[in-house]
Amino acid sequence: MPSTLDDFEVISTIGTGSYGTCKKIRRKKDGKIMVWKEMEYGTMTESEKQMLVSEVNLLRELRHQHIVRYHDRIIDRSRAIIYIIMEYCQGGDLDTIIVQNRKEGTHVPEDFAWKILIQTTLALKECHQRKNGKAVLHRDLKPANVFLDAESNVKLGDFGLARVLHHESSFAKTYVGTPYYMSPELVNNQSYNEKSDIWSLGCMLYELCALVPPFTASNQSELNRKIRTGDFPRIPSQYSLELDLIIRKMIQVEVIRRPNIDAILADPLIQRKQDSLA
Ligand SMILES: CN(C)CCCNS(=O)(=O)c1cccc(Nc2nc(OCC3CCCCC3)c3[nH]cnc3n2)c1
Repeated sequence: MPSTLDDFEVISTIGTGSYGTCKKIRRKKDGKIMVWKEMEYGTMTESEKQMLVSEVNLLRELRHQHIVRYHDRIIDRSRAIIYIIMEYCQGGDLDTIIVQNRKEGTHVPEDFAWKILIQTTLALKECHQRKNGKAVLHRDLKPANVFLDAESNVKLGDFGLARVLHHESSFAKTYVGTPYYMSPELVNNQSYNEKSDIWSLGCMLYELCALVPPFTASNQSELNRKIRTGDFPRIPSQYSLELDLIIRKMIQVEVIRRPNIDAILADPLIQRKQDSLA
C-alpha cells in the first residue's frame, strides 16, 4: 500500500539542500519519526525525470546499516513534487560537528575519527561492490552528507541525488560550494572512479580531525594547483601517527597508489582499531 502525504505530519524543516527541502516528519500510524526530501521535478526534461526515477530506484536497493535507509516515495503530480521518505538521523551531520568544534576550539576524540572512517568505508564498500552489478559511486562524499544515528553510528546519505542535481534547470546549478574534495583526476578532467570516492573519504577524515580541508585556497586555480601537488599539513599532533598515515594513504595523487575499499579494510591499522572499537 503506497504512502500518501496524509499518512504523515510535518514536524519541522531541517534544512534546504542542493536539491530541495528536508523536513522532519512523523508517520501517523505508529508515530515513527522520519524525514522526507522534497524535490520539484516540474522544470526537468523527460531524460532528467528518467534519471531521477532510476536514482530513486537505486536508493531503494541500498540496504545497509551505515547507509541512510530509503522507505518510500510520494509523487504529487498536481504540484510536480516528489517526496523521498527516509530514516531520520538523530545525531545530525558531520558538517555541524566540525563547525561546532571549530567554534569551541575543541577536537573530536581519536576513536570517534576511527569509527567514522571504518563505518563510512563499510558504507562505500556496499556501494562500490554491490551484489547485482553496477557500482554506485557516491560522487559527493562530504561532512554534510554523513549523518549519525542516536548512537553516533554513520548513516551515509544523499546517494545518487548528487547525480540528479546537475540537470540544467536545477537549483544545484546555482547552489555550488567550493569543491575542496575534488580529486586530482577530476582536476585533470579525467573520469571519476571508485578511487575518487577514496580521495574524498581521506579529505573528509582529514577535515574531521584538522577542522579544515587538506587543501584550501581563495580561488579554483590555486586550489587545483594545491590538489595536484598532494601536499598538506599533518593532522593535529594530538592524533596518532597511524591515523595520519591512513589518511595520507587515501589522499594519494596517483590513483593506482590509492588503496581501494578492500585494501583500507585490510590495512593492519584498521584491523587493530576495529578490534579495539568492537
Ligand atoms: C548542513 N547542516 C548544517 C544543515 C543544518 C541541519 N542540521 S543537520 O545537522 O543536517 C541535522 C540535524 C538534526 C537531524 C538531522 N537528521 C537528518 N538530516 C537529514 O538531512 C539534513 C539535510 C541535508 C541536506 C541539507 C539540509 C539538511 C537526513 N537525510 C536523511 N536522514 C536525515 N536525517 C540533521
